[in-house]
Amino acid sequence: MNAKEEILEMNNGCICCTVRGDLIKILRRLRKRDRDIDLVLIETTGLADPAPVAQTFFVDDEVKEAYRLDAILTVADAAHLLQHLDEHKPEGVENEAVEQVAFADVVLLNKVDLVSAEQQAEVTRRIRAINSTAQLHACVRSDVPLESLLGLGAFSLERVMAEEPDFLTSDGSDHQHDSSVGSVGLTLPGRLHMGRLNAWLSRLLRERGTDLFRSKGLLSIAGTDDRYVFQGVHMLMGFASSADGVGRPWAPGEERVSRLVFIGRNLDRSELEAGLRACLLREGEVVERVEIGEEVEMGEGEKEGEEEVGKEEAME
Ligand SMILES: Nc1nc2c(ncn2[C@@H]2O[C@H](COP(=O)(O)OP(=O)(O)OP(=O)(O)O)[C@@H](O)[C@H]2O)c(=O)[nH]1
Repeated sequence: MNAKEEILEMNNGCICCTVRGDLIKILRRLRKRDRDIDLVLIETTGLADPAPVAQTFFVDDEVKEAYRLDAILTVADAAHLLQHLDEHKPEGVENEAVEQVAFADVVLLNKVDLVSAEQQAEVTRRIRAINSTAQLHACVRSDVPLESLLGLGAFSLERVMAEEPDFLTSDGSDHQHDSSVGSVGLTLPGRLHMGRLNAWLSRLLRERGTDLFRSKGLLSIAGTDDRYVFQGVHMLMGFASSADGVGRPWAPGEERVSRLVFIGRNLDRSELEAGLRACLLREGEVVERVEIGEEVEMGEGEKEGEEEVGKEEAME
């Protein structure tokens, strides 16, 4: 894509919320031409910042309605990734290699034929330190089964959970290289209060959006048997549920557990955990039924949530 990036000004003038206006136009046009598109594959240049591409799927109503971001794939060169991760950029300039690994739902660790087993282990460890949840496929000439790349759904989170149920226990803290970009995974049994959760996430993303590259989660929400999927890219976020065809509902008798992952810079695990814990339904608290398929809009949720937080503070 040669077109210049278009910047969408948010009311708070946030610099991390940029979208590709050219991409929006193309996606709209594609949809007009063929309403039964199975999927769209977007290949960015190797130097691209993935955020504006991903954010495009959160901001435009027509795009949001017609498309769902399935997964972000990153192809990494096993022989050269480390040198790019370690590149020092001038102040204020992002390291694209770190960003592309951080944003990935799937990493193809390609060209492993060119490295030793030790080098491959080291590069794998570095990828994991940045992004503990991405699926990682070591490969040669990007030869991996198509089904591990396409149609993953829910940013592939569900599949990661199915394959690696304890991936969230790794907090990346064992890495020696001091990269401040890392992941925090949280697992919390119980049911979450949607209003409070929405308010917390909205505030978190608003205040920390620049440092929070990606956030995603499978959520157990009080008042519904639909399982909710949360996806965030910097400050922008969206919810979908099994009622929208994303993932499956909770099975009768299944333990209700929420799992969230935050990938970004200088993350504070205990702060994130406390924030999420405060969203749990409290004893005796009654929630109105969450309507199936209800979209929780950031603006409205925020206002409602802020009132709730206000109440909470008054009680303390
Ligand atoms: N040894 C080896 N060579 C590979 C592998 N995959 C690609 N190549 C070779 O690497 C060279 C460059 O290809 P890539 O690095 O895939 O190119 P690219 O960066 O994706 O190219 P653009 O999309 O044009 O930016 C070509 O000669 C490929 O044949 C691999 O797994 N092993």
